[in-house]
This record gives sequence, structure tokens and C-alpha cells, in this order.
Amino acid sequence: MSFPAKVTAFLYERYKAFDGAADKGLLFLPVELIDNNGAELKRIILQYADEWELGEDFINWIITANEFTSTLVDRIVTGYPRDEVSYFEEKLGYKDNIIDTSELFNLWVIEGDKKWAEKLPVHRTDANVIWTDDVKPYKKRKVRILNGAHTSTVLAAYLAGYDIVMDFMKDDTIRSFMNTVIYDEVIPTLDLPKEELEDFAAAVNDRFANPYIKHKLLDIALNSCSKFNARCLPSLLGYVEEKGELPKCLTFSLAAFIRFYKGQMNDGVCTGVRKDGTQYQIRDDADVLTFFAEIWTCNDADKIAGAALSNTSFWSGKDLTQIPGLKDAVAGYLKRMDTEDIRSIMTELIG
Ligand SMILES: NC(=O)c1ccc[n+]([C@@H]2O[C@H](COP(=O)([O-])OP(=O)(O)OC[C@H]3O[C@@H](n4cnc5c(N)ncnc54)[C@H](O)[C@@H]3O)[C@@H](O)[C@H]2O)c1
Ligand SMILES: O=P(O)(O)OC[C@@H](O)[C@@H](O)[C@H](O)[C@H](O)CO
Repeated sequence: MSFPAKVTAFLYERYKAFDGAADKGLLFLPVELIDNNGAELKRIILQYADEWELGEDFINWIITANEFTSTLVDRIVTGYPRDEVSYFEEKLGYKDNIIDTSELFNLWVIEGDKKWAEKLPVHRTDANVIWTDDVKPYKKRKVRILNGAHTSTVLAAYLAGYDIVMDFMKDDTIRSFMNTVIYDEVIPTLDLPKEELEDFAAAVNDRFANPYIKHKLLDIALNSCSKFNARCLPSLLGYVEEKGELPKCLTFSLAAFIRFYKGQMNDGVCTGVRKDGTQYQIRDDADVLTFFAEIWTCNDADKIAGAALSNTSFWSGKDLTQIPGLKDAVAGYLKRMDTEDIRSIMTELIG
């Protein structure tokens, strides 16, 4: 059962237990990294309440007694510290099965009525919490720069032989590629104060280079199809609109994404192979994996680029082959990736 479905069931039990009392609603602070996460959670809950025929009174109670804020979380969290867990357990003196690793940096921006800030004064803790009327600029800055840097660089860096973010940050070529994306191709497309954007970009460089954070590229690569659409494509399209030409590095990132998705399906698992012979699992929705496994059977870069770019279900209804020169440029990079070292193509791009 999906998480919003569970929330609906939970709210229904609460509604019944308190006889629909107006003061027994809840405040929701979702952290899913999607646009308007609060409104979206509320929309899905209302949809379930309707589909399950839980009644008009319950639906009205969801709307009037509960509050759904939209929030943005920014913190690099890399999961269970498998290699260091015995060190931490010894230090803590007990076993903790849900121990997690994160960087020190943290930001939680909450868009909601200021009255909630008094009732839930998280901003008075050590956490870096901002209550705001509009979370959108914070989200745009973070998603387009930080997550955009991840998605635009990680797939090429993996194919070039890297496994961890901090390792590719030590490679001048790959780090410069990422910074060309950020400073030359993303920031010019954002309508936010330039100095703030550049400060944020500099902080992202420090955060990615953190020697204590071993962020696996294959973890970041999960669901790269929808991530490219949400995190990189708006910058690519914005750049084309603004400058009337293709952003070279983001165009290459799009090709690297398609190349990374070259895999073979077996029992629902899609496996790719990088040049050093390492096999890796490509993790995405089944229909995305099947689509790419099928288009890669033909091994014709023009056809592969054409099929991927014209699949409007990936690109919020857009046919990317309509962007002048994009299909040919992507096909060109796909051909080169077959015969040339990925790093040397990246070196040329940052020239
Ligand atoms: N990790 C980060 O750096 C980061 C940063 C910003 C925002 N976020 C957001 O935070 C959220 C959690 O990210 P994460 O990295 O902790 O992910 P995660 O995969 O480590 O944790 C997700 C948890 O949700 C549980 N879950 C999945 N489906 C469920 C369901 N139907 N019902 C109940 N539980 C369910 C999973 O079992 C898992 O424990 C995501 O929405 C992500 O977009 C993560
Ligand atoms: O968590 P995901 O899978 O949505 O995206 C991968 C990373 O880009 C992401 O986890 C960032 O590290 C995080 O969003 C930083 O706040």
C-alpha cells in the first residue's frame, strides 16, 4: 500500500476515534523531493477518501481540520554505515539497527502559516529551519544546482570508472565538467540573485568533496529518467531559450544518461556493463527499463537517440527531437562514447 494510502487509512481511524472533532486534525510536513509536496499529499489522500467512499464528512474534515505544508529538505544522507558500524556501536555502547549517515549541513524550509512555527518551534533547535511563505525559490535553487549537478554528472562519472562522489570530485576533469554545468549552464537559467546562487554552488562543491561522506553514484542514479526530466531538463530548455544554442555539457549529460541505461533485462532486473567490465544494476520503473533495453538492441545511435528523445512520457509531454540539433548532438556523443574514453570527451567539453 502506498504511503499516502496508509495516511488516509490512519486519518480515517483518527476521524472516527474523535468523532470528527475539528481540533483533532494534524499538521503534515512532507519531505518528498517533488513540487508542492504538501498539496500533492493532500490531493492523493482526498482521492483515496473519494475512491474508498469514506464519506463527505470525512473529506470535509481532511480539508478543514488538517494542514498540509510544503517543505524542502536539503541534507546528503548516505544510509547505513556498513563499513564503520562496529566503530559507532562501540562508541555508543549499544546496537542501533537504524543508524544512518549524513553530512553536517542541513536545511529544512517549511512553507506554512506562521502560527505553526509557534506550536512546533523546530527553528529553535540546532537544526537549520526556515519558516517561509514561499518554498519555491529555495527548492528551485537546490534542485537545479545540487540535484542537477548530481544527475548531470554522476552517470558519466560512473561510466568513467568512479563509484563515489568524493572520488570524482578529486578528478579535475569531472569536477570541472560538473562546475561548467552549474556555473555556465544552470545558473544563467535561474531568475534568482546571482550571488546567492554562486554561494550555494560553492557550498555544493565543498559538500560533495566531504571526505567523510561516501555517497554511492549508483544510489544517486536510482530513477534517473524522472530525475533528468525534473532536475536537468528545465536548465537545458531554459538555456536553449535564452541563448539560442545547446548547452554542451547538459547535452552530453543527456547522452550519458541514455548510455548508462544500456542494459539487458533478465527476470525484471536490468544489468549494464561499463568499460572496465563492472556490471551494474540499472534501477528505475519497469516500463522505463524495458523501453531502454529494447531501444538498445538495435545499436544505431541515431535511432536510439531519436527514440529516447521522442518518448514524450519521459519529458512531461515534450518531444525533445523538436529542439534543433539536440538529437544529432546526443547521437554524436553516443557514437563517441563507444570508441572514445568518456573523460577525454568531457575534457574537450570543458576546454
Ligand atoms: N536522502 C537524502 O539525501 C534526501 C534529501 C532530501 C529529501 N529526501 C527525501 O526524503 C525522503 C526519504 O528519503 P531517504 O533517503 O530517507 O529514503 P530511504 O529510501 O532511505 O527511506 C524511505 C523509507 O520509506 C519507507 N517506505 C517506502 N514506501 C513506504 C510505504 N508505502 N509506507 C511506509 N513506508 C514506506 C521505506 O521502507 C524506507 O524506510 C524521500 O522522499 C526523499 O525524496 C532525501
Ligand atoms: O534522494 P534522491 O534519490 O531523490 O536524489 C539523489 C541525491 O541527489 C539526493 O539524495 C541529494 O543528495 C539530496 O537531495 C541532498 O539534499
